[in-house]
Amino acid sequence: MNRTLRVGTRSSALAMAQSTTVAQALENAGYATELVTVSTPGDQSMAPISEIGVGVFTSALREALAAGEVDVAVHSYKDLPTTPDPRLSLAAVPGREDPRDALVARDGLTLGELPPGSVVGTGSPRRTTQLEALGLGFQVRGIRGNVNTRMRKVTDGELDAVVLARAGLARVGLLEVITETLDPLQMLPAPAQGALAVECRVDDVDTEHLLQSTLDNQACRVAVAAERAFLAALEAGCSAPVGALAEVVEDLDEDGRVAQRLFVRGVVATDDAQLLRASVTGETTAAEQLGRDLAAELLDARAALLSGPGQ
Ligand SMILES: NCc1[nH]cc(CCC(=O)O)c1CC(=O)O
Repeated sequence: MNRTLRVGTRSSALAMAQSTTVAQALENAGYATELVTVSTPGDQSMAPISEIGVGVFTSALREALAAGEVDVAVHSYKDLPTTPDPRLSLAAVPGREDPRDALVARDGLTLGELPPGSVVGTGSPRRTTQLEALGLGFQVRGIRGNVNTRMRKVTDGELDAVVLARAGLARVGLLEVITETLDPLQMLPAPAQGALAVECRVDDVDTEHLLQSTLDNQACRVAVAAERAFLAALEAGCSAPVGALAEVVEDLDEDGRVAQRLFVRGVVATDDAQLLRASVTGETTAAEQLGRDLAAELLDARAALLSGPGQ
């Protein structure tokens, strides 16, 4: 391949950091690249994501890729809708940043140190329900905007804290503002948080192959596949907030031997903001099935709850 690869990116600092990492890895492997900025409605509107819809950050980039304006699209994987785009191929899932959420609080405080009544900002129903379920008496307030806008609300004293993806802060070089990285037991991240999705056109097999061979990380792909299958199965059954985290761990297999296994945890909120949690462990080769099994378990638990005791 001796053409220059046009790498499509959104213009935000986070998106630029992500696409630069990908372009750099391709350059290091000996390919010429060029970043092409694509503006999306998600960057132009400050309305809540729940109103402007899933895919708001990714669809314009996907259109530019399908139309041949760029050759490669780099997305935050968690922003991609679960329905596949038949025109595109998910050529690579590179190594993931730490997928956990992070707290940025005034005066260096941790969650446990924030007094009851503290005002905590997040625009995500997943983070809101999990924050409220901690029972610490926080007032959760909806916010939007890029990382800097959100953090400024803490420095300005408008909020006591905000919750953000640790990965986003890591990518823009702001890890030092984090006052606590939240344990997945308190706050399960969004499915695929911290991971990138690198796409090309489905008929561009040269690019597909080179993205796969230079960028793809198998362990990360497997973990994210489980989380996304979990999300897709739940989306089919309800529209509630969902969190998930899949990790490759050393565990005993069915024959009692130590092996690499996939440990998947999931959470879904009920309509009255109760949280249902479950986990499964299984073969790394059965990632998507594990995600679907986990979803089925939680949908059953939800159905049992809805039908009420004694029925
Ligand atoms: N929804 C916006 C978005 N999409 C990806 C990230 C962070 C990077 C990532 O999770 O990979 C963020 C910001 C956030 O959730 O704080």
